[in-house]
Amino acid sequence: MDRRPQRTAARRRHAVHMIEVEQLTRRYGRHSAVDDVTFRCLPGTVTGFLGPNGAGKSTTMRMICGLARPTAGRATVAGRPYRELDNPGREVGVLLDAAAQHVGRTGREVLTVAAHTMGVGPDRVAATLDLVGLNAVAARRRVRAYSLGMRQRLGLAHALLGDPRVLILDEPANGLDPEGIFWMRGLLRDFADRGGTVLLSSHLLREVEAVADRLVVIGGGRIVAQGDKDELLSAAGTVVRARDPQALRAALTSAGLAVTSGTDGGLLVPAEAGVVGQAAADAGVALTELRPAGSGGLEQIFLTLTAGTSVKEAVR
Ligand SMILES: Nc1ncnc2c1ncn2[C@@H]1O[C@H](COP(=O)(O)OP(=O)(O)OP(=O)(O)O)[C@@H](O)[C@H]1O
Repeated sequence: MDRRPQRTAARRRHAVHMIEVEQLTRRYGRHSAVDDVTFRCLPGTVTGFLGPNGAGKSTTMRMICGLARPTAGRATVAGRPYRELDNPGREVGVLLDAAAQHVGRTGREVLTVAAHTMGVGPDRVAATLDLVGLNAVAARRRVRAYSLGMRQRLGLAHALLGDPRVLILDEPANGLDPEGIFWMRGLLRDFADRGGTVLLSSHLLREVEAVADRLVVIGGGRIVAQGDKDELLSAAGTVVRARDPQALRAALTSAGLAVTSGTDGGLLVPAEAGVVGQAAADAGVALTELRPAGSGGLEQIFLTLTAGTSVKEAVR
């Protein structure tokens, strides 16, 4: 079934439940963890937030949720800074660090305390436990005894407890098994299809590719690409291969093209196939493969766009 008209209508109805990030910057000493980052997450969409280790994803999410102060810029949820929301848990569900839960309480106690704070009835506790697949036995156990996957489920239950219209989730699939990941994908897709707004960071590129409508890609604290997932996938440059990869690399570099190594020995070039093929032909290099990087999925886009940024992080 084509759900697009349904999604478009939902977007219009809930236009106020946006996440807006404007020129957000956070410096630690002289290092910019987040540097002039601007994006929007709209109702009815899942936005995948991607970047290599140390790119600035968590810092950005912490600033959106009022847990870190921006050096410059601002972030709002439903039109207001997070800290100014009257009852934040009813507006936005947040899962930033599943390991940071109160380990001495049972799962049910964690949610009961939170429900009380948010002013939602105990029936929501049972409903969200059920929704995230924590059964009665699990709910009676102390969080200390939970696996990481169970903590993620509890964290997600906590985020959903106040029946918010916005979800901000940092690596929610961490620790989930393949079935759990599949389940979460359905849950997030359904949340967005009912008009909700989701911002989701993940290292699991295939997972993001499967669930996201839009992507924000960050590297070294700066946005390197953002937009509609399908558009980004179709405009992600070219994968090229030759029997003599060194000659190919030299030909492309001398033609002024940026070249990075793909996972499977091919070269990734952020340019159209025609331009890449011409550069190789001009240098007399015979190609064995030339194709749009988009057909290699998000993984190749990610490597092309963030090339070099994780190296910067590693040697800093
Ligand atoms: N409290 C802090 N003090 C100093 N530097 C920090 C602090 N918090 C984060 N940073 C730095 O900011 C940069 C961005 O970190 P952040 O955790 O936001 O990245 P990330 O994209 O979430 O990475 P990962 O995928 O590894 O979780 C890193 O270089 C990190 O070392």
